Amino acid sequence: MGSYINFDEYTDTSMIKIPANPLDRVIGQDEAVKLALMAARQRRNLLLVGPPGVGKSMIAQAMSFYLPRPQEEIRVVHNPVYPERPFVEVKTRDEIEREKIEMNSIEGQLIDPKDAPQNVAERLGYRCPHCGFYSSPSENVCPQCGNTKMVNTAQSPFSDVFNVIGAAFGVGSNERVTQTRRIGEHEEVIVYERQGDKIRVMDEKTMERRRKIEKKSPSKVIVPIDRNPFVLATGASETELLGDVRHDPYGGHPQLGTLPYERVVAGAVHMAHEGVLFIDEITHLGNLQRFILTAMQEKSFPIIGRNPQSAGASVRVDDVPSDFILVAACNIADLQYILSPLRSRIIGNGYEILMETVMEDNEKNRLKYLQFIAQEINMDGRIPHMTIDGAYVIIQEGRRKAKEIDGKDNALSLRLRELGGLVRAAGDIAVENNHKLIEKGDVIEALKLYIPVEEKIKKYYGSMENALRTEATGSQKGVYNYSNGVDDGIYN
Ligand SMILES: Nc1ncnc2c1ncn2[C@@H]1O[C@H](COP(=O)(O)OP(=O)(O)OP(=O)(O)O)[C@@H](O)[C@H]1O
Repeated sequence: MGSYINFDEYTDTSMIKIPANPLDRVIGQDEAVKLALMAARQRRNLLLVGPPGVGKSMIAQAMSFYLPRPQEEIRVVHNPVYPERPFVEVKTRDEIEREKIEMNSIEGQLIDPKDAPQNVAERLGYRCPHCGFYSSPSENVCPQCGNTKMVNTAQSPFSDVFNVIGAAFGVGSNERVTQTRRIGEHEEVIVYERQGDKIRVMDEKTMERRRKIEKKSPSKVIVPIDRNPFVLATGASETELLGDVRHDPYGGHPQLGTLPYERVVAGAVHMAHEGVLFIDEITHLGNLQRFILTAMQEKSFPIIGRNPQSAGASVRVDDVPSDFILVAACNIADLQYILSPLRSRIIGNGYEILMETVMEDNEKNRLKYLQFIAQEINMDGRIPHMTIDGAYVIIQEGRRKAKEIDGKDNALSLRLRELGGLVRAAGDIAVENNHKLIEKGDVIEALKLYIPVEEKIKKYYGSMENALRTEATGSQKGVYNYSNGVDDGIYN
């Protein structure tokens, strides 16, 4: 019989191999998957049209795995002349690497306190001047001889007393000691600094490099180099989508306030730079769609303070990169509400895809259903695998949905989010029943819970109209009964 799975080698879904490639995990959307792969490779946009739960966001997310990892980091840099116009700075991975090396080179050399000159180790609080024992500078009293470790530099009749008091308050030693050393004719300044249980040694060259870096304008990373190349902007507010400049109660006050560059926050259009920006139900963005269009046209979008009452409103950062692949999704009914220039932009540089809602009921696709069940179980992580008998019930349910929702015979539904819910419910029941695998009975029990409430209503009341009528009269009766009930309650 065609409806049974003839895969004798499988007894349960743990034997099904889950593909390593994210796009291969998407079931029944072959055309969409093919175009998504092409779009990822060629950096094209996609519009996915179809009902909820058929794999639109799954495809968008999978696409990001096929993109090279981001190569650019975005920073905003303080503008000392006009702080409300911070600059934007884009650093490549290589430049960041070089910067790190440069930073390390200004860190000097870390040495063991025992390798430092003894007087330096004593003045920094590592070495006890009395017994020569080495300990942490946070210990003011030598753990070996019990004397205070403070170096007695000021010769005073009270220095012994001062040392004890000083030790008690933790002022026993210096953080930093400067000395000179001779290299041939030349005398060089050398600085020793406390650094935990090590000493940092900096020569003149290191100090020079440090001064140079300290002179650079301060900056803030708003889009880090190591980021997720998939950005979900569904339901995002204007500020989440486009970025913002945070409010500061002290506004532009130079002494009290936070400098404007520090308050700049990137939006989803910037975070998706070099990656995928996924917007489900794009028409819900309404007017904001035109900003998405601008960001796509310009491949950059300014960040401004979006709240006119906020002190951030006067701040603006121009040319913040926003070169993303747009994957937009919507259902068929909303197609007409997509801003037409945005839609033509997508078509002009990408593809529109109508998602499948069913696939043919054949052996190959039934095996895909098994793969889907295995994936859902794997993703959940808390439920056991399913017997093939149990999976067969899911397949039947898929067949029923294809017929009832999409009017298709000999087909399996691809409205898989709902079926995923059924798998999880069956899993929970199996766990409750202490079953090692999700059994057929568990799935049948889950089916009863999983029936949409509309179907339950129809069964219970006969029809939706009946239910509504009963509910209306019931609630009126309820009000009446309630007041009566109160009276009864008090006076009886
Ligand atoms: N074609 C599919 N193949 C495998 N699993 C799927 C597929 N479609 C849906 N699923 C399962 O359902 C979940 C939800 O699907 P997804 O979020 O991709 O749907 P969607 O079409 O984007 O729906 P919505 O528009 O409501 O966000 C997925 O995480 C996955 O577990």
